[in-house]
Amino acid sequence: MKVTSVVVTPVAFADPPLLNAVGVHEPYALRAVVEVRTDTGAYGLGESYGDSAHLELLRAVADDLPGLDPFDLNELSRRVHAIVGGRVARDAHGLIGEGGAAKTVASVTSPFEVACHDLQGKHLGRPVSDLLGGATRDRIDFCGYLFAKWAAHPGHEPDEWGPALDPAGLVAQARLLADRFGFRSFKLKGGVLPPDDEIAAIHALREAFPGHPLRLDPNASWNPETAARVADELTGVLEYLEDPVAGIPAMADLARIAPMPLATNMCVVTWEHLTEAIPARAVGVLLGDHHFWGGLKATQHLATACHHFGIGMSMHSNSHLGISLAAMVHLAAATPALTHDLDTHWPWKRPEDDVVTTPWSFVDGAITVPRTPGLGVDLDRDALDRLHRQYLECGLTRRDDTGYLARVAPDVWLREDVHEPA
Ligand SMILES: O=C([O-])[C@@H](O)[C@@H](O)[C@H](O)[C@@H](O)C(=O)[O-]
Ligand SMILES: [Mg+2]
Repeated sequence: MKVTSVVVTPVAFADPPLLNAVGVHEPYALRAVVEVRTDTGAYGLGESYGDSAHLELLRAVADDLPGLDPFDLNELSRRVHAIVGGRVARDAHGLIGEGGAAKTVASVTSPFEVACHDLQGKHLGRPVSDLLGGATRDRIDFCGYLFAKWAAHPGHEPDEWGPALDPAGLVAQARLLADRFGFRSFKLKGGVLPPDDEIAAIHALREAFPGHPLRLDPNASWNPETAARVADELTGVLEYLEDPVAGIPAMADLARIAPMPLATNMCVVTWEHLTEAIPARAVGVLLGDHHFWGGLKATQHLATACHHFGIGMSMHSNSHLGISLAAMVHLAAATPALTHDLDTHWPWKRPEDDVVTTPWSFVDGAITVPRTPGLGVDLDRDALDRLHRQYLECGLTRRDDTGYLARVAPDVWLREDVHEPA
């Protein structure tokens, strides 16, 4: 089997006005769909970020892949390094930590590595989880992802979720997510409302959902004093506190006094960071993410390292479609070292906005691991065309939550005065 061509298609899908520590989601989220075709008539799928700087690198690699044997992942890596090595494609939001050269190579490698695994699985008639060492679970548990949000994007109709700008609104949102998807744990995206409101929201969630693990993630937007106070006030309530402060030294200082483990998908995003974080004991739980750790195998290696160094492992998520979800599910199935429910932005996407033919469904907050060959998803070419047209028409070329907030609601002060835009 040899690669004959690779198509990279940017897509856009509707995204609600979800607030985070740096701004607010724009009306559309961007992704890139990677399709690797072979001389056997098969295709393999991968999914990645849709920002223009990243797309440019994906396309440069795509042009160089014809002739590749999809089983030869070392050769894939060599080709990606030859083209991307030393280059840096930074994202504008900074919510997934520093974007240096190593992370750029890993992020560009990922969708092609996933697509090669999809092809290998189809070729052998085995699910991707088998190629990764075998499924150790047949259901993958996800956590419900809660966001402070406006009722609508300015100038748009209100969405079905309603506003959530206080603890009661966030509990109502958690109820909706629990009713529709059955999630049994929740993560609150913090760093948006005043810290006392987020503490109150976590207490309100604890009361409304006794026994459900809870996490809070302000994306490194608090100073050490605020972070220490929040940690103290949430003693015994959180399973972990995610990225309360910026940087490994500050995380290590807080970890020494915090009553719960600290988690990250920001201060440890490359191997170099991990070698610094381990001796500093800065992190109790790492959120892996195959999209920026270099693909499925690299993320398994990360999980193994975490296991040996006594660090728990969960998975991070950005807005994504069904190919990414399939990859996460196979990876999680074949990674016994995972210790916590996975993050997913899935609920915030409209069900009809996807590029896979069979919609995924959550039962009791979990997805059943497919046993069909490859990733177990097929490309819906009409949907791909529709979401690609939407990409062309929406005018967005990179994610910019901060710029959007400044444009549509210049009087909103995150962590101080968060209200519906006028
Ligand atoms: O999409 C968001 O607003 C999230 O804040 C996301 O970008 C983060 O990367 C992520 O969910 C996280 O856990 O930090
Ligand atoms: Mg996070």
